[in-house]
Amino acid sequence: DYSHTQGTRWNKNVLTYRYTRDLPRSAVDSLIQSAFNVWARASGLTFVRLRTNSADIMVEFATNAHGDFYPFDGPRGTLAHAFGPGLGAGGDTHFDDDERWTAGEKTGFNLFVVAAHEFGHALGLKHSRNPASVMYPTYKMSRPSNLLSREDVANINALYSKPFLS
Ligand SMILES: CC(C)C[C@H](CC(=O)NO)C(=O)N[C@H]1Cc2cn(c3ccccc23)CCCCCCNC1=O
Ligand SMILES: [Ca+2]
Ligand SMILES: [Zn+2]
Ligand SMILES: [Zn+2]
Repeated sequence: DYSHTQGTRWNKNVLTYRYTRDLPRSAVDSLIQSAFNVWARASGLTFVRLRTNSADIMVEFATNAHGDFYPFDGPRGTLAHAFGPGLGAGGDTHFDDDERWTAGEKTGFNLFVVAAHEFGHALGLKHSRNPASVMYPTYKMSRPSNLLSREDVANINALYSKPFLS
C-alpha cells in the first residue's frame, strides 16, 4: 500500500493495463482479467488491456530489487504490491515471481485473489482491518464468489460510483 505517493482516485472511467513481460501462461491473462472484472462490476470502471505503449496500470512479475524502492523478498513473505492512482508508477502492480502462482486453491498463492487485492490499491483503496475484506493485509484463499466484502463494495463506490464528469 504505497498510496502515500499518489493521489486518491483516478479522474477518468476507462483505465488501461498491460504486462511489461508477456507471460506465456494464458491462465495468467484470465486470472488478471477476472480480478479487474471484480472491480469493474463494483465500480463501473472499464479496464482495457494494451499490448504496446505504457498503460495506467503496468502489471509486472519481478523478483527482489526490481527498480522501485520496494524490493521483493524471495519465496513467501511479501507476495505483491501496488501503487495508488496517479501518473508514472501510479497504479503499477508488481507480483513477486519467486512465489508459486496458481489458479487453484491447493499449493501456492492464487493469482486472482492476490491481484484483486493489489488492484484495490491501484484504484485507491487502503488496507482493511476486517479479515473478510479483500484489502486485509494478509493472504487467505477465498471463493471468487464472495471475494469483496460489503465494506469493499462501499469503499469502491465511495470513490467511483458516479462517472467522472471529465
Ligand atoms: C494480502 C496479500 C495478497 C498481499 C500482502 C502485501 C500487500 O499488502 N500488498 O499490497 C502480503 O504479501 N502479505 C503477506 C504478509 C505476511 C504474512 N507473513 C509474512 C512474513 C514475512 C513478511 C510478510 C508476511 C506470514 C507468513 C505467510 C507468508 C505468505 C503470505 N504473505 C502475506 O500474507
Ligand atoms: Ca515474497
Ligand atoms: Zn496490500
Ligand atoms: Zn515493485
